[in-house]
Amino acid sequence: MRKPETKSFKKMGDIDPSYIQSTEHRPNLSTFVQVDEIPIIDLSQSNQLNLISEIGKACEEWGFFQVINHGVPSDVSKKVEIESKKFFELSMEEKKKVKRDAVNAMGYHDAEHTKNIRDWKEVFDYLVEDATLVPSSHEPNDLELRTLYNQWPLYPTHFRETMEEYARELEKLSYKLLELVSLSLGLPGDKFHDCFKNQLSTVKLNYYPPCPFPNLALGVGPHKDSSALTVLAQDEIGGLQVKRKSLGDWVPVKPIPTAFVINLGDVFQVWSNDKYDCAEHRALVNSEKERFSHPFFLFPGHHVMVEPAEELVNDQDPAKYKAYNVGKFYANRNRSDFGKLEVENIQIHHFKILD
Ligand SMILES: O=C(O)CCC(=O)C(=O)O
Ligand SMILES: [Fe+2]
Repeated sequence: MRKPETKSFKKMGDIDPSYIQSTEHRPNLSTFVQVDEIPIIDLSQSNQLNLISEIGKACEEWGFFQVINHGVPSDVSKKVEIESKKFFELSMEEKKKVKRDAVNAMGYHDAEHTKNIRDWKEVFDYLVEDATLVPSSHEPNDLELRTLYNQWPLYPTHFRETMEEYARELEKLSYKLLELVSLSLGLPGDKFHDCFKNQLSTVKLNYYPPCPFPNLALGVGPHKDSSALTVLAQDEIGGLQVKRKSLGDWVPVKPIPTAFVINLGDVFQVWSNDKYDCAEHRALVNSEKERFSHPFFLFPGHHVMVEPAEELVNDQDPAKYKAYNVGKFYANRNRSDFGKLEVENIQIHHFKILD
């Protein structure tokens, strides 16, 4: 059980080796550098052309930005913070009643791995559309599908309705962003709408307990999201960092009350034929304070083949990726969440067409 383990590590001054990042991935906590901040974009501005151009610039330069005046009611976000905290405060026995496993990837989990290193966190995942079809296995020739279902805990009492309301609100916001990002690429706003029938979108509630070894472990190791885009609410503690494309340094994403952090995922990187990049990011842990974040991952349906948009491909700029199937990508990723694999887990660069 995770909680008691964490406490005893503290006493022993020892850490479970599965959490330890390789030297190159350990955060440098001793230097503080004043760095640029990722762009903050006001979604309520009336000048649509300006809005699209701000979004395009942020996507090109960072693949990350924050949005304010986004239309999600603040009481919805507040309720999520409260209910999520109440859930993670439950006893381990209670939380494990809705435990995820290798078959059902929805529910509670305390041993998620990123790139084969264990993350210092507990999570609760749920589908935006309950009962969603996914491939039965990662095997390319296995065409069988199965249905994923949500698992809801009995407590806290208002957990389910709160999380369902959050998902509906963030779904609306992510469709708005999907449209704006498409327009910023010179594509029709509704270019990708049909890809989201039977969407595989999920919400993840992240809880990062205080960690006595913030120099060795990470809340989430460096990774790129495999979504089309991600909309994330974070509390005031801070810890999220994005790797800047041009300089390769880690830039903190400053917590702004009521703002959402937006980042592009692998799917948009491929759709845009590398015009936009899916930025690598990670979350540090804090030795004194717990931290919460609540990302919404906008995913196409399992049947969708992702490939560069035909409008962005021509003789001078040929397709940089082979088409890949969303469901199979998801099934592969899911395998690596449950422990170390002997091989590198699936990454978008595996579909890159080499020059
Ligand atoms: O907690 C955070 O700020 C980042 C979480 C994240 O990157 C993820 O869950 O994919
Ligand atoms: Fe992420």
